[in-house]
Amino acid sequence: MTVRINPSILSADFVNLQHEVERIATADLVHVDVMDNHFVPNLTFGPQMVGRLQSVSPIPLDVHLMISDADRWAPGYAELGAFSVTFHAEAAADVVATARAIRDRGSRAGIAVKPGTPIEPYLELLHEVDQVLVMTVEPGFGGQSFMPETMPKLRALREAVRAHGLDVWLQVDGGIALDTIGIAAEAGADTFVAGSAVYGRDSVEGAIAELRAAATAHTH
Ligand SMILES: O=C(CO)[C@H](O)[C@H](O)COP(=O)(O)O
Repeated sequence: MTVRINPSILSADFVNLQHEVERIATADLVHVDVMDNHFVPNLTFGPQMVGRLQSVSPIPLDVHLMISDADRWAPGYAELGAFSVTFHAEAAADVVATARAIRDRGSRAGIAVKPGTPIEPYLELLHEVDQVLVMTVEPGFGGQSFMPETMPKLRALREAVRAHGLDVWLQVDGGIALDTIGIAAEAGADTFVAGSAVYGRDSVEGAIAELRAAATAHTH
């Protein structure tokens, strides 16, 4: 299984974002957290900033929308050319229609679930998406502790993906670091978002390499 490490720029220096994305060129994708101060109690940036990042980033953008009314806004991020656009299932009135709108515009479509949201209703929709993001903290802020109680959702997802022979990436986000990434890999994750565990280190390249090795050692 291919392991992907996606550093989250939520933990980067916001006044030097071009430099901050250039520093993580050895990663797979740059994870871009869009927050609206409504779906989550934090505010980051919107389409203008994502469009600019898209034009300067050495690696593709993995956009994570933590915004209300995802049906309305998600397709626009795909139109910007983002590699993937993930929206929260809790914030969408029609998950399938929104995923299709993202795919129709050429991006990979992802759905995300908060720690308290059951995954069962979405297991039968996996053919409609390219990736599923299991939040391993309450969305909104970096630097929180990994929630191991979310791991049964990954196991259920991995089992469903295997059973149906699908190529759906399983992503985790929140508290991913050297001491937790193996737990998530063991449970079935293949794509790992890490904010403070990358940008909190002096050597971001070293952090990416170590996280990749730790995840690979636990992937089966
Ligand atoms: O989506 C997020 C928060 O909602 C961030 O991507 C996540 O918290 C990354 O930060 P860290 O790795 O420090 O937990």
